[in-house]
Amino acid sequence: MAPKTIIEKIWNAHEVTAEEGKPSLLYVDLHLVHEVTSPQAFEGLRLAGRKVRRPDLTFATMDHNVPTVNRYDITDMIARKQMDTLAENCKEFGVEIADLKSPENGIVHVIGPELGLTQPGKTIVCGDSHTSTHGAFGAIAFGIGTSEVEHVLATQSLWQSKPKTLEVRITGTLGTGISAKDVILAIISKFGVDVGTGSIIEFTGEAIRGLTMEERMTVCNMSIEAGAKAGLISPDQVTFDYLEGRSFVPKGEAFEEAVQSWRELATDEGAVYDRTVTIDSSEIEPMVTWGTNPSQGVRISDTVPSPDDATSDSGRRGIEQALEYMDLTPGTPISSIKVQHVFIGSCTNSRITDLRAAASIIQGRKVSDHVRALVVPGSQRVKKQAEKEGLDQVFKDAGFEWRESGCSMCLSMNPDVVPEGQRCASTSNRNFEGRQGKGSRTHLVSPEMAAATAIAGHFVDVRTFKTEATVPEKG
Ligand SMILES: CC(C)[C@H](C(=O)O)[C@@H](O)C(=O)O
Ligand code: SF4
Repeated sequence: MAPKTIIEKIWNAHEVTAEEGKPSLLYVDLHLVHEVTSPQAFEGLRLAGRKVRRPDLTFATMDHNVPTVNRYDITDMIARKQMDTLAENCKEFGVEIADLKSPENGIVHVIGPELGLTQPGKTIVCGDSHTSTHGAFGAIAFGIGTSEVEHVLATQSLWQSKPKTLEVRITGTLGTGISAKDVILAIISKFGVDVGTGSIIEFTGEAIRGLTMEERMTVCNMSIEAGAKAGLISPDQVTFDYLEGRSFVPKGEAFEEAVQSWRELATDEGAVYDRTVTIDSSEIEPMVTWGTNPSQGVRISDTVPSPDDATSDSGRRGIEQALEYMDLTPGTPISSIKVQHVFIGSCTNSRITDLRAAASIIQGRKVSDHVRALVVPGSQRVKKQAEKEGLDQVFKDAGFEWRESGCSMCLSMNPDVVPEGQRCASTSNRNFEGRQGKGSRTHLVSPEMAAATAIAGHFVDVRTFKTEATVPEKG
């Protein structure tokens, strides 16, 4: 048999119907649901007098609207309505939900893996663009729109055109102080926000093999910001070790059997992708975005770019617009940019390893006077684990606010917002205009960089920061 990529293997195994040149009907193994994109879908079912076809393959949580202080005190009427509606819908249609009271509640892309719902070889969908996160386990996972949510609820399947395959190969091993977030930001800044259009990315190479599951999730999470339909990583022992013992993962002999079949999913030696792009680890440094899309990022040692750097008229306008919105001047050293807010959280970087990494940097130090800093665990489990390890105390001692789980400041759908005209170093995945609140200015960074920035009050190279006793004020 011809060697195949993991993408083709999973795709082929899930095609219910396939006709040359036409979309295929794809079977869905797991449907994750949250409060924002599901109300109309359930309403559609109700109006058509239909049931949820496979409630056992459907799992819901509340995350976008959840306040991270006083989480039961929801004053926003739309938020409250969406959450109440989700709870009622799940009850009526027999769908399991991790509601606010559940110890399993959290951001949908954090709890899926945590519970072991996310597994290699599955097709996973959710009415949410960052569903690509689950690809870290060797699954085809992608976001869908609300009408598709309804289709999946009703039929457990979805019409999809077969995507192209794109290999993003990261050669070499990552230097100290370089995180998974830097890897994906470097990829997007090098190849652009369109590189993945129409494709599913497989991330390969030595650097990827060396990542933990949490780090792999960070990389896959932002595949969508590279324009891809989804992003995934072939599973290996790291994947199996992470999954073993989790609630929804088979136990004992069944687990061994599952691992056997999961192993066969990995891309075969000699398999051909439609396209391959390569980046070497030596090119990757701690990254900071300066603009208003995730490709507008540079290394911490760089300066703010100039419209003159553009190679086209539209490129020039793009840079000009971003500079204006971000209130930045070309040539300014990135490390001299001051921030007023630091946000450590979101489905990109709110897992226990992210919090540990950030805590290790701030240990024994204080948040800069002009900075308001927030740590928002991705789930109630992450929160509990962090508290068990005393990380909450490290953050609080340094002057960080320690919050309940949720999407929080990643997007302005709950009380955590960045005020107009202010800057935030954020571990989230989108720096679009107004993303963290009207007129807010977002700079995407890793948790380590966010932590160091909170202390210094301006961007700083975490690699030198770690060893310095004191950090000089700049700018
Ligand atoms: C609210 C939701 C539909 C949205 C998404 O799909 O991504 C959100 O999660 C985001 O990150 O912008
Ligand atoms: S944390 Fe942010 S990116 Fe992730 S699902 Fe929530 S809003 Fe979307």
